[in-house]
This record gives sequence, structure tokens and C-alpha cells, in this order.
Amino acid sequence: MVDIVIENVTKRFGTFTAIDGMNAVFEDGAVTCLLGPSGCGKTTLMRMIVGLETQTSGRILFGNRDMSGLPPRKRNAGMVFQYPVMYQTLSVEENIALPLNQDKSLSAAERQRRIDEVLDVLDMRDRRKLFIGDLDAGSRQKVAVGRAVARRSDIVLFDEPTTNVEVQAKLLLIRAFKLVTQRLKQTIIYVTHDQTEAMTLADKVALMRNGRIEQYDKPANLYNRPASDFAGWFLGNPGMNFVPARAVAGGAETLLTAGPLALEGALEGGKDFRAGIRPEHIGLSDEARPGSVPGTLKDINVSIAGRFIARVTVDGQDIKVKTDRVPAARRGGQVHLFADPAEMSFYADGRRIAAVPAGGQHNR
Ligand SMILES: Nc1ncnc2c1ncn2[C@@H]1O[C@H](COP(=O)(O)OP(=O)(O)OP(=O)(O)O)[C@@H](O)[C@H]1O
Repeated sequence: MVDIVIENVTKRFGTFTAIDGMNAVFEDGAVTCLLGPSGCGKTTLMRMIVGLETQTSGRILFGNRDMSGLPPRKRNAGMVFQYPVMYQTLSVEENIALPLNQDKSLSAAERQRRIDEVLDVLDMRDRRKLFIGDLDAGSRQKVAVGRAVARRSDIVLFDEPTTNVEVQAKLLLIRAFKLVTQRLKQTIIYVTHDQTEAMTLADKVALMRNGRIEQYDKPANLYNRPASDFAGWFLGNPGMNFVPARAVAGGAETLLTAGPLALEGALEGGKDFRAGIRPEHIGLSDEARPGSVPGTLKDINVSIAGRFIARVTVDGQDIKVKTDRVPAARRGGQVHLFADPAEMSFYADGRRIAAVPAGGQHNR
């Protein structure tokens, strides 16, 4: 097992900078998801790690071995693509065996043991003799995963492997994938733009934007303590609300708080302050309550898992609220919002700052 060390790596295509002076260590034996919007550089970073692309400057190391200049086959890294090349006329077992057959140091017994192990973890033992052409897309990807991990390379990279798999099969594939990675403990890099997938699979997520890593953290931290307003906005469905905040003595005022909110830690004056709060941390009611602010119900929609997403206009700004109860008010009617101060974070110039609500839970 090895760490993947990204050392001051830049990648330019002509004058365009796809990866911009990146530094990161992707830890050994862990699953790191590269997550981010289209075009942020995920695939480029992955292709450089595996050796399909060369960085313009900087170094990529596996452990303490500098990979610069080494072709893919010398890097001991497996890869699963969106559209893996599968041999239709070979069986599941034969496909998984292919890379093992090339390794002459393996005995026939060891080869068979590895194949059986992978088939077990993927729950495909009873389908070992089926031809690839007889499988659905999800099962084919399972075989591709099996083939990549059976080699026991130090590192395995996955490039959006569930893209072409329908939803139900996708969930099964992700579950199988998680079992494989837990069992085999290889260093895994998994590229996705699907946040649910990243949050489910990853030990750590590298959230990328414009060729940089915005935040590299455990999924729960990324969600609960986004380091930037971009991270707060990108994660969550819908993402975090942001409202302007104004520094006052001992705290801040926002349009989601009825009066000044006492803060521990200073908001320095003169910067672009904003408060962030997730839609599920705002209560919605027909009646005012201590600390609530009035707003106008704009619309309400059913979200996943039977919850509702309401949009409420407060002082001209739309606030998203996730709620279990539909208010009695109709569209255009008055409702009241209660933003839990303990769940508010503060940002200056896009970055989270240390100021937290006094007595809040935020440093947990
Ligand atoms: N060979 C290339 N030549 C020129 N520009 C490129 C090349 N490869 C990638 N790019 C550009 O680099 C940027 C990053 O691309 P990349 O494919 O790494 O993004 P991504 O985050 O993987 O996006 P997606 O989720 O859409 O696959 C994009 O703007 C892309 O157009």
C-alpha cells in the first residue's frame, strides 16, 4: 500500500491551466473520491496519476517513488473506465483472470484463489461461467472492478464507473464496490461528479474546483463544516443558503436572525461576510416564535424521502428550507423561519472563518 503524493502539480493545455499548482496526499489503503463540477480537472488529475497524461510541472509520487516519466504499465496502478474494454466471448471468470495470467510469478493455485476471492466479494460466484455479453451493464462493471482489483496493484483508479448503469444496479454496484475496497485495502482514487456516490464510498473526498482542491476532508466534515462557500453550495440537495452578514459589537446580524447573534471569535470589519446555513437547519412554521423572521412562501416541492423543499423570500432573497411539514400558508402567504444559530457558519471572501455562534455546537 502506498500514499499518492501530488507535489505542486500543474497541467496546462496550451494556455489553459487544467490543474493549478496542486498539493495533496491521498492516503494509502483509503478510498479518495475526486468530486467536483464538470471541467474542474478530475479526469486530468487521474490520468496524470496513472501515467496517461504528463504534468507540465511538479511531481507525482507513489510512496517515495517519483512516477514522473514512467509509462502507465510501470506504475502498478489498475484502472476502471466508464466504458471498460471487456472480452464478450470470454466468461466472467476468464475476464477477471486476464491480468493474472500475465503475472508469471503467480502459481495456478494462487491465481485461482484470487479469482475466487474477487468473485465472492462481488457475489458473482454463481455467474462465473456466464459470458460478458449475457450480463447487464451493472454486472459488467462489477467484472471490470473485479479485474482491476484482482491484480492486487497498490493503486486502483476508477473513472466514473457507474455512469452507464441504471439506478438500481448502481446502488448494488456501489455496495459491492465498498465491500471490495474494505476487504482488499488498496489505495483507491474514484472520480465522480455524483455527490451521493462520493459521500457513500469515500473515506475522504477531495472537492475540486478550477484545477484546485477546495477541501480535502471526511465526507461528514465536508458536509457539516464546509471550508468555503463553494463547498457549502456544491454539497447538499439543495445546497447551503448564504445570506449577507453584518458585523456588530460581539456578533453579527443577518436577515435570518431576529436580532444580533452573539459570536465567539471576531468578524473583522470591511470584508464580504456571509452566513451559511443548510436548508434542513431552518424551521418553517405558520406562527412566529422567539428568534424567527417572517418571509413569503414562494413555492414548495416534494423532495427525496418524502420531505419538502420550500422557497421562502426574506428581504428579497430566496431561502431554501427542507421540512417535514407543509405549512398551512398558500403561495404568497406569510410564514416564519427559524434558523438554528448553532448550525450557522460564517464566511469572509468565500472562506469559512473561525467565528462561531456563542454556546453553539459548531466546534463539535
Ligand atoms: N487534451 C486536452 N486538451 C485541451 N483541453 C483539455 C484536454 N483535456 C482536458 N481539457 C480541459 O481541461 C479541463 C478539465 O478537464 P477534465 O476532463 O479533467 O475535467 P473533469 O473534472 O474530469 O470534467 P468531467 O466531469 O466533465 O469529466 C476542461 O476545461 C477540459 O476542457
